[in-house]
Amino acid sequence: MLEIKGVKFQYDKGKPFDIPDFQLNAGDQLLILGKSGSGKTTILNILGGLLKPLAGEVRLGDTLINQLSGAKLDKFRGKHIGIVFQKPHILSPLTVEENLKLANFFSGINGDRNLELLQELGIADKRKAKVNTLSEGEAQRVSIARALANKPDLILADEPTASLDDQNAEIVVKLLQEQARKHHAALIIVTHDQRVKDHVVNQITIGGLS
Ligand SMILES: Nc1ncnc2c1ncn2[C@@H]1O[C@H](COP(=O)(O)OP(=O)(O)OP(=O)(O)O)[C@@H](O)[C@H]1O
Repeated sequence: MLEIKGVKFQYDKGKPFDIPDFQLNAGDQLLILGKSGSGKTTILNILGGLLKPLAGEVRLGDTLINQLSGAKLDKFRGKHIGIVFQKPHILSPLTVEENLKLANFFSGINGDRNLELLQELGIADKRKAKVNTLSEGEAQRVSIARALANKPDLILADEPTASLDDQNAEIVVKLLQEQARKHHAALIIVTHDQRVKDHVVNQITIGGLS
């Protein structure tokens, strides 16, 4: 379902990155570990089509993501890929509900799943609250809900536990896993957080040991 082959990347004047080849099926989970600066966010952005590799293939289903661009890429991403960013990309003056509706709007998918999702993530009672009134953990859940609102085939999470205490870190990882399992999505978590290591069996480490 997701296949990465021969992917190479380099920022202007930066050192080149070789991304290891791997394949994931629907429902599979992968942890990409690496210390700070090893290229975890870079990989995630390549997988999500936010950065174009210099060479190689990023295939999701029958689509070569690295060959899409512009509106086609945006539409494909909106429909098939949910990204939980390191810093929540949610609009804080809007309510929780409005943030989800915005995600629905941009990908042209109706919001029939929004309430259920908020209930599953334990923040349904906050749906009318403005995001800037939420705690960090709650805001993180909104950003997970937003990433999942469009029933993605692939969920990408960048350091989803970085700012959370042990208890909430475990809750967030389990929520991501539960959601991925329930909706047969592939899940990739990139992190340097050693606490996540015990939760995902399938792991690769980039840039040497973390
Ligand atoms: N836009 C950019 N232009 C040039 N170099 C960049 C850019 N973004 C990242 N880099 C460099 O690429 C390398 C990898 O960065 P990246 O953010 O992917 O690492 P990371 O493993 O996610 O780090 P962290 O765990 O600290 O978030 C770093 O050396 C970084 O300085």
